[in-house]
Amino acid sequence: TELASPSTLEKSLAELNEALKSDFDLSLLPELRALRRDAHDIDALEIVAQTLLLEGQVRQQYGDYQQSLVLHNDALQLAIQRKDLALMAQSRLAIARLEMDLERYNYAQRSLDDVQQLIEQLDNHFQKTPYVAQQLLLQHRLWQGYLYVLLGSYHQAVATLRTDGLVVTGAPELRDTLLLARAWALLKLGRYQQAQPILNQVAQSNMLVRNQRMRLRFKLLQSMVWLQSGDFQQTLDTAMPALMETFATRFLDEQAELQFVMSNAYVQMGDYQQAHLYLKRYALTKDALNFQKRNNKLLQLESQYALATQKQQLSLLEKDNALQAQEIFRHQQILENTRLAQQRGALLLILAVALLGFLYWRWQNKRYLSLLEEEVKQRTAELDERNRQLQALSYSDSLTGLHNRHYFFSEADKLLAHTHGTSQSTIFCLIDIDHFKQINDSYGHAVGDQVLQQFAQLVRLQLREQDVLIRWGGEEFLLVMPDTDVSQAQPLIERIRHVVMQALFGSDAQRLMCTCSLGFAPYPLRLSNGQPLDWEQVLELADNCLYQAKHGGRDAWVGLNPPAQPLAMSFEQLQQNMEAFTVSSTQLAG
Ligand SMILES: Nc1nc2c(ncn2[C@@H]2O[C@H](COP(=O)(O)OP(=O)(O)OP(=O)(O)O)[C@@H](O)[C@H]2O)c(=O)[nH]1
Repeated sequence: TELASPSTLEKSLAELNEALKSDFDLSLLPELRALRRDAHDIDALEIVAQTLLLEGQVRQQYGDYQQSLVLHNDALQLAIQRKDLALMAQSRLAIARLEMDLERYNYAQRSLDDVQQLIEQLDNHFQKTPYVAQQLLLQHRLWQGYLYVLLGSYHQAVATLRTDGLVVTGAPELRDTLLLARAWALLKLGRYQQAQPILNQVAQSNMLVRNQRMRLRFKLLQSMVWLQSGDFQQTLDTAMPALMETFATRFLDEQAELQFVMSNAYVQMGDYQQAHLYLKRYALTKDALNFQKRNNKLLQLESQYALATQKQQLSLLEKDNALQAQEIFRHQQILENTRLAQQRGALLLILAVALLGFLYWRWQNKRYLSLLEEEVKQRTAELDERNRQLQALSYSDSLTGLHNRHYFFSEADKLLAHTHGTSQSTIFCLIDIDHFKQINDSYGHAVGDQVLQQFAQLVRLQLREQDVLIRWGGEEFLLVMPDTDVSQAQPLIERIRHVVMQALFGSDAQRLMCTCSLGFAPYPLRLSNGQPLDWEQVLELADNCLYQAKHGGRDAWVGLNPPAQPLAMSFEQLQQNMEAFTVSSTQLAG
């Protein structure tokens, strides 16, 4: 199907509007709906809204208030959506009229107040749409005045229902409706003389031919004028055909009013029977009307209830949407948080791995270090042991197994330490094998070695535990006897000399004998200057003694036996006068 153009739609809307002004004919509804569909198709929302309002008006005329309210509300929503002030005012006006029919005057007033405000806002746009604004103003006056009449404020109604200052030529139906309402208000005040010229003015208009309701209202008002002016026959003559016309129509209001007017006329004429009859009919019509309105009120309430529920559902949906949006947002946040947590976790993991790596590296290092240390310790211990062994080796004589000269030099201080501060002395005794050269020369060097070994072994057997025998060099030995004075030393030394002299050396194949000479001196030894001699000097004195023993014929011992008091002489003087202080084996033997 072809789409209609806005201009053709506008045209058909105007035609329909015109037709409806004459008569609110239900047969026009299909056309209205078709127009609305076409307007929808080309998005002509203004026209859509207008068709809604028109259909609402038709339905209102036929008492379908419920549907009418829905349609008017739809038009209002469209107007709000489009921010179309004029359309909003129009919708509100339609709703106000509906509320008046339903006798909900408070609501009607509120709607009219809204319209008033909308028109004030529209004021700024008057230049643009003066006609629309004028029409709205006119309608507002009309329905505000109408409401005053309904509320019984007839003076206010008269003051409101004016056309002055407004251009009304383009809207004859509005003007006539307003004039009829004004006449009605005047008649309510009993001012039929003022009402009559207005009715005369309306009678000129062709609206009365076209619009049945207006025609009926006009006749009703005219009969009221007659009634008030006292022309009762004229009243009946005007009202009766009008009443006939109302039967089988929807205009119960006018019907009831006409019946009431006629009843009054009959009263005035004294025909109480007729008066009673019409009053009864009036009451019945009113009842029917009330019943109809009550029904509609119920329906309206229901529709309002339905609207409210719909709104509630909408707001619930909106809330639901908001909740859903919140939920989505929350989900996004959770996702975001999870992502951050994952990143953090990964970072922590990397750090942990790095830390573990570092710790492992350090642990390995430490382990390696401690292994090294252990190894070093072990090596050091080994070295110490080796050193000890080397030292031991260097301190011992390989031939005899005795300590050697080095040992004495390094250990002398230790060996002599305990003599300090005690009265006990240490004896230094040098032992030399006699004519050892001859042994070497006669029996060979190997036998000489053997003799040296056997000699050392033999002398050691004569010693006490504390005595130390040292191979001093060649065939010479040093015997150190701690805690021993000269008198205690003499028998020991003598025994050594004696044992050696009697012993057999060499091997079974080659037996030989030898002797030895010994010289000794005690340590410490004080001279007159009080200063004790050091051990090297004492050893020298012992050597001097040995020399004497050799010189005296060998196989003998000579010992220095100093007096208890320090000797009043120097070391050199002592060396030269040794004989004066010595004891010897020859002396004892002699
Ligand atoms: N077989 C051997 N001979 C040694 C050793 N050490 C030194 N001698 C020898 O010992 C001899 C010492 O001789 P001398 O110093 O003249 O003294 P002696 O022959 O014992 O005579 P007097 O000491 O005066 O009684 C030298 O011939 C050295 O060669 C050694 O370890 N083994």
